Amino acid sequence: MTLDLPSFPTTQPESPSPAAAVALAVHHLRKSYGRGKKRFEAVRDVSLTIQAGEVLAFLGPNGAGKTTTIKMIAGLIRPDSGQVRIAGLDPHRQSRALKQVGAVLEGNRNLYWKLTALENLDYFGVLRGLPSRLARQRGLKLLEQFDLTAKRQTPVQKLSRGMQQKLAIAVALIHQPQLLLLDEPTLGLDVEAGETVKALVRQIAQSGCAILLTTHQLDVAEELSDRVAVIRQGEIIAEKPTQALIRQFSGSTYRITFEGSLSDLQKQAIAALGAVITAEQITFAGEPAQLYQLLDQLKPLPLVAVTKDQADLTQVFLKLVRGESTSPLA
Ligand SMILES: Nc1ncnc2c1ncn2[C@@H]1O[C@H](COP(=O)(O)OP(=O)(O)OP(=O)(O)O)[C@@H](O)[C@H]1O
Repeated sequence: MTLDLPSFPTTQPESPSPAAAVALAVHHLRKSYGRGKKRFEAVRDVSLTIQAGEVLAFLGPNGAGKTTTIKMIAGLIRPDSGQVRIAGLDPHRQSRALKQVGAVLEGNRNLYWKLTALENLDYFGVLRGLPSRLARQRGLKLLEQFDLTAKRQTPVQKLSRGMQQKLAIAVALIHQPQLLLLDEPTLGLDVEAGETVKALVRQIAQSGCAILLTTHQLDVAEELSDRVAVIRQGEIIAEKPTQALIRQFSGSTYRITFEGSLSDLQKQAIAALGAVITAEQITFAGEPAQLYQLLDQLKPLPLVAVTKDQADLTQVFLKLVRGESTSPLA
């Protein structure tokens, strides 16, 4: 399925500049709950930016401050200090800023369960300030793009969970926001529905919308995000392009798997390069240039695989939140 979403405007209403494509800019946000001895600093110093068309995975353990940050971005709670700018506008002072935000938070609770799919789109379109004809037009288009046309007259409570999730995202896009806040978009979905929702998220980003993705499903975050920001105890402890962060935590050990047996001469030559030989596998942590010498020594035995130790986002995340350094994986 290709998603022909309208392209999202990427200009910044108040400051056309090199930062024109910045959909979200958050500077030094702080928020405490409670007073006196019960005062608790949930968000200590959070700065983030998301460009148009970019997916930022905002990750952190339970209680790290993600929801508090997102609520400040969405204008739902006021920061103690710091700034939020959505397409250049302050959601706490300029209500127009909120027209640039779509949100699917806490599952699919942004839907009315007794209304049909189309009625939900109509209702939220009008609520977002669209004339009813335009809301209907966009609603029908979104249903088509999200493969829900056949279910347009079905009440939400009779849709499958995957369909409800797709509809929740469609509803959040009815007013064509520049920023989409997505919380756990694939949680509880079966493999196929999860793949469909992931494909939709990618297409929404490709159409120019910036996406702030929060999830504890780190494989989904790894697949979908361009960049990752990790929050721990209210502070951002890492913010980097996803693949660069994974590379930073990856090792430099190669594993070479082959078929057959090595001659004594081959074993000697390979051991001389500093490699460790076990049955049908060689582990090599030397210079990449020497890897080719080693592969030469293996001729003519068939190679099965040459792999480099590679971290995944789950390993990176665990190292970061446990406060371990950026050293390669053991
Ligand atoms: N209304 C509130 N009053 C007091 N403390 C709060 C309130 N909301 C959140 N907190 C506290 O602030 C901290 C951050 O909570 P927050 O919900 O932002 O974390 P989170 O990263 O979204 O966690 P999770 O992944 O579990 O949803 C937690 O210690 C939480 O108990």
